[in-house]
Amino acid sequence: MVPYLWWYLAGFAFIVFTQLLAVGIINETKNAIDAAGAADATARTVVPYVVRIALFAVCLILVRTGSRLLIFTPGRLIEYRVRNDFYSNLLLLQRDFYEKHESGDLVSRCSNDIGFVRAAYGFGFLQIANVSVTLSLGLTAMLMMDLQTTIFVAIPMILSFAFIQISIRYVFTYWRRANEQLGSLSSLCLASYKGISAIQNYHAEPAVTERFSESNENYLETMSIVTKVRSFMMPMVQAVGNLSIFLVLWFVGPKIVQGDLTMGQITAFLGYIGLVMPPLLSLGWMLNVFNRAIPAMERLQEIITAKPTLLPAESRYEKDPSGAGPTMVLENLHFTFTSDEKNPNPFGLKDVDLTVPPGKVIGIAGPLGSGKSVLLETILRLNDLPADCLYLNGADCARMDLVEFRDHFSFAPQKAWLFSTTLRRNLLMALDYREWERPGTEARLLAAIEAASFDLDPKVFPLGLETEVGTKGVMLSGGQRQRIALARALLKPADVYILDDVLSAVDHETEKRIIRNLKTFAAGKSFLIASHRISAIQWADEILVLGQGGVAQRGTHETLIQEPGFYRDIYQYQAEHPDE
Ligand SMILES: Nc1ncnc2c1ncn2[C@@H]1O[C@H](COP(=O)(O)OP(=O)(O)OP(=O)(O)O)[C@@H](O)[C@H]1O
Repeated sequence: MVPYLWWYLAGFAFIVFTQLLAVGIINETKNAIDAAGAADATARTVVPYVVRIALFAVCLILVRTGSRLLIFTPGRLIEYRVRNDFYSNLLLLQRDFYEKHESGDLVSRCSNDIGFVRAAYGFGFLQIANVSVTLSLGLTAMLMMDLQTTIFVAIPMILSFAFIQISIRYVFTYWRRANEQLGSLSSLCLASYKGISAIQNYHAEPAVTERFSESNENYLETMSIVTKVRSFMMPMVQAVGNLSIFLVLWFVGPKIVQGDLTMGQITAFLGYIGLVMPPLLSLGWMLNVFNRAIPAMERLQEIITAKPTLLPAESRYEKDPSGAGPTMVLENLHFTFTSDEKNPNPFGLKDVDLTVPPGKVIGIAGPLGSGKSVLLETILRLNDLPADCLYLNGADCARMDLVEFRDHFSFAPQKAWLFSTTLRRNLLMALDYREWERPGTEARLLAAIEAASFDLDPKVFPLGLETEVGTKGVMLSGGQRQRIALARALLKPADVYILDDVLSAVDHETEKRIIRNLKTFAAGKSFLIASHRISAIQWADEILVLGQGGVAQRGTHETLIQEPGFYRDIYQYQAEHPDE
């Protein structure tokens, strides 16, 4: 808020000016009425007052507009900053954070909560300034006219303020609950959107709708309580305004008869009540805005200040003087997912040893769920890699700077993820954005596509690389998606290429072609390739077969097919069923 102090101070000055003009109008009205009631009054007596009132009214429009602009603008600027901070920190956080926070909850924070914060910094501050200036000017003007009447007018206002405070505290608890419920509703919506084909395929609409209705009903119940309290609050505050008018007439009436107050003054009292009541009426709403903004800001701060769970970056990678790529060493690598009530017996891997000199190809095989992806993702620090387990040229990877560490690797995951944009933009992600427009980039994109054996046939893709792939790449086949993801991985300059079952959706001929291409396209680079298909890894220098939370077998294709075990069984099965 400090950077916007000048905006608020200027806005505050404009509000003071606005209310002075409003008080001026009331004052002129009072004087006009008293002057019109004087014995020597003529038809022209009130003209100067009316002209001044009109002038004040025009100035009021301009100054009030200025005050709103000055105070609403920092609200918008703060919203812009908070949204940027929120988003940029999200990009730094690691998988453990995303496993704890549902996407709907994050979306709700980024939309609803930021909206509440903007309202507080804009509308909220405008109302604080309005209420404080109006009350002090209005009350001073009333006091100067008559102390006793002012006290009688002020008592219901103070009572109403106390009433609003108590009600708001009650509403506050429900607002917090409502925000959380809205987050769950958004999560449910997003989950249904992502899994819409599964829902429709299994005709699960009634079950999903019931779950959604249940959550929606909880939200409705909470909001109904909020609505009831707010509905009661507003008429109560309005009643206070009417009570104040009643008290003015009750006390001022006899004073006019006694000659202590003039008709102009009674009009002025009513005018001041009219001036003070709207900000007072909005006081409840204003406090509401703050009460929503405080938990919202807490929820946003939680994300903005969340730190990635990383060890200090104190291990430095030293390049080999010969210019050769790094040697990667896994020493007793172990990793276990966090245990909690949802996952009391989490999967873990232990005792994985492996040395990958530059240019070596390592194959990883194993039954379903044996931990192939977990191993690769732990190496990539997508899981929480423990210290002293993985080294690059002797540098402890868990203690390396994460960005520097990831520069050594390129990863094509098992589930190819494409963004809803063009083929070109999906591929360019692999390169530093400063390279996107360089002259040689186009040729690099085409070479990577060719290495991944993606056929950019103009009959199928008349727009070439400008083809839009749709949400998550729905406009491509599974095999095409996989190959674009592979091309993207190959495009990234790296020392170690990690490919997680990326050839599962291609036929054997294409698989052979891609393997041939890999050998030439990334010659001298290391590869870690997990696959269900033996043909995709049999060319590897070493193959690890995972099982029972560790390495069950290891060797070359030639040695492994001699040993009884998973590898030989699956090899024989696949040799007998080449089309599966
Ligand atoms: N984020 C996670 N949290 C908890 N457990 C997980 C998580 N991801 C995977 N697992 C568990 O780890 C085990 C190994 O999964 P992984 O995906 O590595 O198997 P895989 O060998 O790659 O299997 P597949 O051949 O089917 O691809 C599974 O039992 C899975 O339930």
